[in-house]
Amino acid sequence: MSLVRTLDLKSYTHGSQQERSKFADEFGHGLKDIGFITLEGHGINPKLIADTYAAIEKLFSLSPEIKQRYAGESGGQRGYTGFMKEHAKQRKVGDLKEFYHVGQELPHGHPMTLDYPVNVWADEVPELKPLTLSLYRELERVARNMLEALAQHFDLRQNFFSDMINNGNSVLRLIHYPPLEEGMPQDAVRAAEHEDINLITLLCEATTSGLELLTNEGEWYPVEALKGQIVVDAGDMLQRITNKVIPATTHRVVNPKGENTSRFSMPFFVHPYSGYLLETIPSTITPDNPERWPAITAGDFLYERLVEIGLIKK
Ligand SMILES: O=C(O)CCC(=O)C(=O)O
Ligand SMILES: [Fe+2]
Repeated sequence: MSLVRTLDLKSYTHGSQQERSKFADEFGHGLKDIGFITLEGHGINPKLIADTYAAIEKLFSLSPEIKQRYAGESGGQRGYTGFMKEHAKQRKVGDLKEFYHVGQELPHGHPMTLDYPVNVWADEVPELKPLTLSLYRELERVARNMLEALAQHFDLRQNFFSDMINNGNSVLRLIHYPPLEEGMPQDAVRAAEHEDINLITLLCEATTSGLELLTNEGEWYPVEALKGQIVVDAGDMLQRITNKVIPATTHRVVNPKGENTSRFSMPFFVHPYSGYLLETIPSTITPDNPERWPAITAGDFLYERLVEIGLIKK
């Protein structure tokens, strides 16, 4: 049996009271015990996912000069970030990946537009905008359901977590890991061991395997998603507000062992809005687990972490 539980979102969205609480507990325990769950029944159209993968393959096959034109000026928060630019926080060597970020699009004139960098779109791939924005909305919907289930697990009001992501700073990251080539630094890897910065991350099934999680016993364990499944894990912001009752999941992407091909993946990093104050949930503070971190806004926390991983230069 796999360590990673598979849950069916329909049992939460359409289930009986009992099925809903079972889902909420399995999700909470999946994150606490292992750090990842895989999700079925999320209702995202498989064609939308397949078409988005086709569009990102086209995007990354553009020449380096053209791609560089779409590097946003926001510390990698929007548009293109080149090969080996990002590194895990304890490392100097960059990851063997290039990526493209799509962020929140608010209605014209919305007061929070000033909080977020604007999206960057590549003229050569016009389908990228409608596809990624639709997928963004769909993943936001699924994230909202998952956060509602998590609130149930913690006995909090239903919208406790999901209200944080109203007009939130979530980011859809489109990643290309090229095939390995001679001359790449010996110790470089596709994605070195790290934790995500945000609340939770949803990953539509990647095009090849390679994702691994670190177990409590300190062993690396492969996370395989079947077609149509979404992988969900916990990030630093959730760890922070739950006083580490839900630890951030340590994970990595290893270099190909068999066929040396490109790998594409699409993590959706679920973030609160920038002004949200990340405060410890009172019920997670106990004599055995005293409060670990002071309050900080989501925007300030994100900025600190983007400096640590090399995307913003201080
Ligand atoms: O490509 C993947 O499967 C995971 C990527 C990842 O962990 C990240 O970009 O934070
Ligand atoms: Fe990650």
